[in-house]
Amino acid sequence: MPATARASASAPTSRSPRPSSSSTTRSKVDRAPVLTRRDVASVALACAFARTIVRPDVALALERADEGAIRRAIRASLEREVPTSKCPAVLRLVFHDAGTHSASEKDGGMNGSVRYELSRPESFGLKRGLTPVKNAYDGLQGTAAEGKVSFSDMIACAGAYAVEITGGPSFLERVPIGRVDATSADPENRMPEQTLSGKDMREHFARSGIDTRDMVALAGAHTIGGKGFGDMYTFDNAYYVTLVADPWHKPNMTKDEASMAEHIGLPSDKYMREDAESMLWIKKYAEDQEAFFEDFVDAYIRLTKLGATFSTE
Ligand code: HEM
Repeated sequence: MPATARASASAPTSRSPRPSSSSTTRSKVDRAPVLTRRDVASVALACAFARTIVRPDVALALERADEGAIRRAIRASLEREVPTSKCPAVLRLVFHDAGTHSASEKDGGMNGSVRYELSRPESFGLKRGLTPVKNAYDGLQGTAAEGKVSFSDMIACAGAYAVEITGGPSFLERVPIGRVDATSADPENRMPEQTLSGKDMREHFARSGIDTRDMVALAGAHTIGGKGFGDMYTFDNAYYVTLVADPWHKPNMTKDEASMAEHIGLPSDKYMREDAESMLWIKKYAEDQEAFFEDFVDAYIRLTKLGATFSTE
């Protein structure tokens, strides 16, 4: 469905069809019977013995067995290296890696280049998120995932893990892997200024290939971190509930209340609520946390594919 159609005024009540399995449930990979290496070896041996030509099946079985082991190694390493206290910074890192994508220039995006962009002004505080991801990546050595997972894969997986352990949807096993890493920084000045108006922000995201619905769902990531949208380490829909409540314009506020409200959110969060098209989605997610979780997962997966080249392509 074209982006404009998805973002139309009636969109919040008419959701686009989703795959039959809920995005908050475990992936196919998890539910499928896990084949051990021995299973795969037996099949391969039997086929070779019978001189039967079944190589695609064997390859598929091998792939599945490998993927299960790779996914388990990723999760185990993230469990060791990413504490709840680092989750906001880890999730923010995903946006900074993917957000450099330009649909028209066909460059930038989710390629691990954020490692080479730490000295940029918009990258303040990102090292805090990068360190646990790097440790988790290094922790793959000696496991089934060694050499099979790129740094950008690990950033994408770490962000999903951060969402999961702060109480958000569980979808780590649905994050695609196989991205090819960049070896240098992406072009500069691609990240949005926090002073952009709601309309300018929509246009900015559209240039990266992200429509309004995805943009609003992704901005809900600000529910974690220190910007005053509910609990710092709880991934819920408090971001939207706060935007709808509009604490910045309450009548008869005392000076103290007004100055406290000033500390909630970034200018861009406040401007987003003033944009009618964004507000449709903000209201929907404020009323329906499950809808937010579903849309966040879909938008997140799209975000982590922006500009990415996969090694199987
Ligand atoms: C809409 C445009 C966005 C702008 C202008 C923006 C800007 C910022 C800025 C300036 C901060 C630092 C706030 C501070 O510590 O004072 C921040 C924090 C954060 N951003 Fe965004 N962001 C945007 C969208 C996103 C998206 C799409 C994601 C992820 C999907 C994201 C994830 C986060 C997270 C998790 C934090 C908290 C980090 C922490 O507390 O360490 N942001 N954002």
